[in-house]
Amino acid sequence: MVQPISSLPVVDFARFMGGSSEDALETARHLFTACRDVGFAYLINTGIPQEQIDGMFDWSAKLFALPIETKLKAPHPPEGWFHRGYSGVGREQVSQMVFDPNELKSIRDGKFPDFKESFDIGNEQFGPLPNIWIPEVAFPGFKAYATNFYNICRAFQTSALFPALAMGMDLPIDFFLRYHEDGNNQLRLLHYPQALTSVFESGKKGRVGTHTDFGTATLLFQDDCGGLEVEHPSRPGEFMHVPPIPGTVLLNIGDLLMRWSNDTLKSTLHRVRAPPRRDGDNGNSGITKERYSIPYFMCVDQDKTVECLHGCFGPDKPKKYEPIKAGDYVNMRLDASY
Ligand SMILES: O=C(O)CCC(=O)C(=O)O
Ligand SMILES: [Fe+2]
Repeated sequence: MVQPISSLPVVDFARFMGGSSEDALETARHLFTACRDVGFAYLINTGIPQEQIDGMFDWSAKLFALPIETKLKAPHPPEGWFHRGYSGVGREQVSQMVFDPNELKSIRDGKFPDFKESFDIGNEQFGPLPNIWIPEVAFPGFKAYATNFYNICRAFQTSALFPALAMGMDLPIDFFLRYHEDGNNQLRLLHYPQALTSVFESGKKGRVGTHTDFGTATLLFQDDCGGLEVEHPSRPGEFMHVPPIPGTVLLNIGDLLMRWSNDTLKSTLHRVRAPPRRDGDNGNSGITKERYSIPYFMCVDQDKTVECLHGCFGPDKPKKYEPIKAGDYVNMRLDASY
């Protein structure tokens, strides 16, 4: 069942970055409660310039409109953990917590893959996982724009988002920064081609199947199509439409941070399907328009070990998880989705 509208919290970063110290603390606490109670929030006044977001969507549209031969000049490697370059429609099937190879194979054989194409970009400065670009002559200007946009997202992460989260949890302000020094994050351009609405209803085709994200947290930019659905915080199995709201960026918590926080912060199930019908739309057109979205996945440095955060355990809340090296955890999840 899907509810008509979302009631996600809205966190205003103007009050964190430009307000008094009381404003900053109040915003930080609000961010923390949103991450604890819902695991998803709309962020406003992030300082990420709207023109840059619009520009990245324009580049994304140009990229996916290129001939397939050009897109395949930057092919995503076969290894699931090597998240760089172009993946064509049907390449990836997001699965939820399934690691057994036989079980994965049966999911892949039995179900239609996600109906989308994507292009993954990492930190240009992160040596171990180099970017895979379409040659400059074939797509001039893209690399420079995307690299700059990546850096803009990272600047918000390090100068505002992570300090606010740390403050909201009574951790040292630079706490999360110390675990994200490599900047081994991933910017993903996504394109969901138009599709018959009936295929969503019959469940034959998904845009992105129900899943949680693996890492620390994700920023998500969406175009005006709609279709994102998030599990209701207190009614498991019920999903809410999370419509795009101009001027906002979505934030959601990932599995590693949920584990790190002893399940205090919530990594919430979400998926992408056909957008809700608009008033006056009787559904006769039968076609769901194409959609573009841009998630930016933030990940802990591969070699750092995370163990239960201070403040997230105590006599009535024992530690549930062993410490784990971030690289081991995330690679296990990525290998399961290709
Ligand atoms: O396209 C979207 O809005 C969501 C994508 C998503 O959840 C993901 O890539 O993890
Ligand atoms: Fe996701």
